[in-house]
Amino acid sequence: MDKTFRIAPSILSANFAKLGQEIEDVITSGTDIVHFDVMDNHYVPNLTIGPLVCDAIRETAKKVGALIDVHLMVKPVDRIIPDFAKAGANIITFHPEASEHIDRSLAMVRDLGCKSGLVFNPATSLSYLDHVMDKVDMILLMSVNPGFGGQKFIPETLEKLKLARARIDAYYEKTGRQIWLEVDGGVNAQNIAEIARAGADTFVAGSAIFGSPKDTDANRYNTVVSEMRASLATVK
Ligand SMILES: O=C(CO)[C@@H](O)[C@H](O)COP(=O)(O)O
Repeated sequence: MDKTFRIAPSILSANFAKLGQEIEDVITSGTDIVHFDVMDNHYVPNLTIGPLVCDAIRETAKKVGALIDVHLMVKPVDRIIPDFAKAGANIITFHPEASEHIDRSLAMVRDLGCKSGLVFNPATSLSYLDHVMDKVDMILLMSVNPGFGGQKFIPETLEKLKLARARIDAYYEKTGRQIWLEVDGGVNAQNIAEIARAGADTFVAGSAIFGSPKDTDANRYNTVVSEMRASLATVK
């Protein structure tokens, strides 16, 4: 099984006045995926960005070789999925509570040519996976309650990650198909290794990366991303 670790900066904490440059800088500093948080002020108490912004960054993401990972915190979810597929999303994840028909929403994402994923809030049961593993490419565990960047990592997530990892490994044994396990919320250079040991392979980090102090390096994200990579290297 592939043990690659991927870092996915959440652009929620980026400087939106220069988003293209921020994405170039953060990806070329050694990260992999643009994590794109969509909040609707209904499913979560905050309002962020939509398909227009996704479309605006797609060329930049392509240029630096990054996937766009759209995390929909939107209810209902089906109406907006095609718009993000058209706008260049590579991965689309949504919360099971935000879909009337989870199986149908997952199939819709795949039919539109994207990788599909389910997102679990801290108190949401992994049992939503029971009958849809074949339709999921990524499982995202929230390690904060969704809605805002800059919150503290909820430590109970570590046990939940182990449970999700066990499901993914058992599924891999059976089918040979790999499912990514992403974690999101309060991830930083200090806790990333412990989170990896619990089973995550893909790490969303917003404030820890974009809020990192400016250093003398031309690319201000090199230092924090190198710290994260060095911590992850201790896990392998
Ligand atoms: O989806 C969310 C919050 O709902 C996250 O993607 C946060 O934006 C991550 O930010 P940090 O906790 O890393 O600052």
